[in-house]
Amino acid sequence: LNSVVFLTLPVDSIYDSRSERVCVFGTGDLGRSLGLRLLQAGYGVVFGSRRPHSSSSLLPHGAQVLGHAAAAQSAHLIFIAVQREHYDFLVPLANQLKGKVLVDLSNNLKKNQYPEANAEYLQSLVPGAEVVKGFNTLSAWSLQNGPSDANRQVYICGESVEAKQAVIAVAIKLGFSALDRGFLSVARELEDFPLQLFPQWRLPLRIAIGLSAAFFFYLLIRDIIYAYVTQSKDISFRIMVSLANKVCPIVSLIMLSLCYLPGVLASFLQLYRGTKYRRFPDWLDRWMLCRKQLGLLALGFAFLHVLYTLIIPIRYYVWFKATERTVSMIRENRTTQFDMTTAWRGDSYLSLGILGFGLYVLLGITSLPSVSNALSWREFSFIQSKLGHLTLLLCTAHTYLYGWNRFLSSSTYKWYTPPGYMLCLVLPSVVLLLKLLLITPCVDRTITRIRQGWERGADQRNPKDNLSLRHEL
Ligand SMILES: NC(=O)C1=CN([C@@H]2O[C@H](COP(=O)(O)OP(=O)(O)OC[C@H]3O[C@@H](n4cnc5c(N)ncnc54)[C@H](OP(=O)(O)O)[C@@H]3O)[C@@H](O)[C@H]2O)C=CC1
Ligand SMILES: [Cu+2]
Repeated sequence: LNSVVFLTLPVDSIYDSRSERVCVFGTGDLGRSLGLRLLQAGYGVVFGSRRPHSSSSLLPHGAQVLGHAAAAQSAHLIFIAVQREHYDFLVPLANQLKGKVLVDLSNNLKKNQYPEANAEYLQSLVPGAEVVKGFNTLSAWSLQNGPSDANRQVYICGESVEAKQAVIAVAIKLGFSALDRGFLSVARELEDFPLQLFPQWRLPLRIAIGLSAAFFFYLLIRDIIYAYVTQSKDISFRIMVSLANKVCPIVSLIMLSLCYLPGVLASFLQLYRGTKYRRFPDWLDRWMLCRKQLGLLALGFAFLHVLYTLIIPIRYYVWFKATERTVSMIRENRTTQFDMTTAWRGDSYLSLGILGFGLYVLLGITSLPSVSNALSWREFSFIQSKLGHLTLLLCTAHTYLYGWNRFLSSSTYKWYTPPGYMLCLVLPSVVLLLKLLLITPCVDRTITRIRQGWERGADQRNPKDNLSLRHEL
């Protein structure tokens, strides 16, 4: 009933009590969701539609629907929730849109679909209006979910500061935090944003898949095919758990080293150059930027390793072997002695693994934005750098001890698994050695001196200074 009354009243008398009126062009998915959210935030909403009289059944209760021209006149701020292909309907409205703020919400289906950004195109169609790009990274779905949804950041850009301020005010009232990204030339970047698929995860994922595949095939040939060819022994069932439980820790350890290697390399580079005011090479930059993802993937593999290890006692193969040994010992009337050294060795390597994994999880948790935001920079770098290298040390020691144990305890254990196992130890050892070098007193002094240089605010020390610095290193 209310909406009928609304529609029969003149526009101005309806929203007297409302703080502000906002117009939305387009009554599609996004237009409707945005309209609903605006109404909930206390705005008066006027939809502009091609068919104002036939589209009202799905529209949020309390909104008004008019033709485009009439709707444009009723508000200063107009959200354009219409696909870019149809923007030409705005050209005849140029007069009504003069001086208005037009918010371009559009996205494209692929990158570089059009020669210019949608927002720039809109501006060229309606030169008299102030175009602001924004809100396009939200989805109709998240808008309907209300302010409890996690995605609360919106990006905007545009030429006019006042226009942007008006849009930011609306964004804040809707419960978003708005980030002004600059002029309209940034629009293209904002339009590409929703098209990106985990951009920072791409390289780490490729590394993880590549390493897993390489080690899987290596171990497949060495452990299973080799045994089959030389001893005609079929142990192919080992693929499922034993092999996976070798691939996971190896990949995890290598990825954790790859996560800490660029930081160490960067430190050496800065020390060598004697300044931090020079750009890193591109490859190092890219590598540094995906450290978090490398670390999280490493954590994932470590987690799988833990699960695979925990299920060992319930495996049929293990149960069968143990029973077989017991039965044969009874038959032969044999007993064995408890070997204290073996017990110590086994427990030590397991314990190192558990401690390493515990710290690993801590690193993972503190990399979550909500947790890291609660930490000071010093706390964050203490955990991620100091405890991170400690994690690497514990996990490397765990792997060393494991290999040593196997080597000592098994007469059938051939020196053929170690190449893979050595490979996974080389990299962490190198990283740890370099890190050790970095925290030795001499290098530490140099770092302190460079830092003091930075703190003095200038890095225009004369070249001689740099030389002596290098000498000291
Ligand atoms: N859906 C989403 O989650 C998101 C969408 N966007 C962007 O928002 C825009 C709209 O998306 P969405 O709501 O999903 O699309 P819909 O197809 O659901 O709605 C588009 C609306 O545009 C209007 N329209 C269609 N053709 C014309 C035309 N020739 N002339 C004038 N108006 C027309 C129609 O409204 P009427 O019939 O009332 O005139 C229609 O309802 C797109 O540019 C999209 O990229 C951005 C972020 C998220
Ligand atoms: Cu392990």
